[in-house]
Amino acid sequence: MDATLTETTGTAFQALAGLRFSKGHGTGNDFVLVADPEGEHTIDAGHVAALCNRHLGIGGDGLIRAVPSRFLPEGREILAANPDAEWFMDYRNGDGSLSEMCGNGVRVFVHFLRAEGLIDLPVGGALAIGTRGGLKTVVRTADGYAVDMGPWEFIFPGEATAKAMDSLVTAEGLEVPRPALSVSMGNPHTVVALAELGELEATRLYTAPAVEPVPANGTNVEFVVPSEPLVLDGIGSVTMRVHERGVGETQSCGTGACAAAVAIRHWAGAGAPDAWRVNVPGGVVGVKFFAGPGGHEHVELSGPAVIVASGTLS
Ligand SMILES: N[C@@H](CCC[C@H](N)C(=O)O)C(=O)O
Repeated sequence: MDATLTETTGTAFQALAGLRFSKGHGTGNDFVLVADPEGEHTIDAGHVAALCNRHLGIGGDGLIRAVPSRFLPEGREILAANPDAEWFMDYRNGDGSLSEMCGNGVRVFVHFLRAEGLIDLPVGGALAIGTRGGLKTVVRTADGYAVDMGPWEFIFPGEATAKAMDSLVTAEGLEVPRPALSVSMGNPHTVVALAELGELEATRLYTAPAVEPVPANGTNVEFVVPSEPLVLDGIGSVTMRVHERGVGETQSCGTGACAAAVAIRHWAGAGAPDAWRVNVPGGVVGVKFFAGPGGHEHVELSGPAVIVASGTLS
């Protein structure tokens, strides 16, 4: 173990001693969660990396601070147009970097607010929350949460429409670079088409795949294999593994699942369904496309959220 890392992690834990936290996950995508109702905790990138370290810290793919929107400039901007968005999901990747959005995280965030007694949300109820990717509305369902993730976009629209592929991705375990399509869900994704599950298993994700051209702020990379049959009872199905920006391979990625469904539906062409089941190592999430406000197509992500433990940093 790197002695400097051990030391900096120790220093971070000292700085945060006494802070209450929970640990939760959505289909195995796991997070350290901290409630900050008075907006008084400074949890910087180094603190996040220490808390999310799987050997020296609590361990997690990312950290979520639940803070009233009024305490953050990004939150105040959202509040100005949406006074209902009382809570803000302050999300960071496990390496401490910021991301615009986290689809699994947003479900776990709302579940955490309920578990902490900070909100009351009956089944069928909707909650508006602020994120760096804008306002999101989360509905509590019978078995989890469904989130309006907003509109999707191609990152390289000209290429995507003309050729259906806009990038090449190289990863360990795959002999040749593979064609891919880059999709924004607020955060960037590059979806790589593989032919069969054997290829998905052979792909090594200990190191980041190389993407060419890489989107401006880096990208999360999803490797997908269409199910056979692709569509059953009107629902499309795909299996996915993901290498996340700022994290590494994770058990699931909600925004990645949405991007995967966008890409697969685009490749499948006319007649492809609007409802998809995305199988990830940590479980299954649902993705649906629907007509949103202003003529933009929106994406809904649904799935479970679990809190596994709570404690106090010593
Ligand atoms: N796991 C998340 C995505 C988290 C952010 C991502 N690593 C990025 O940097 O954009 C999800 O469930 O969407």
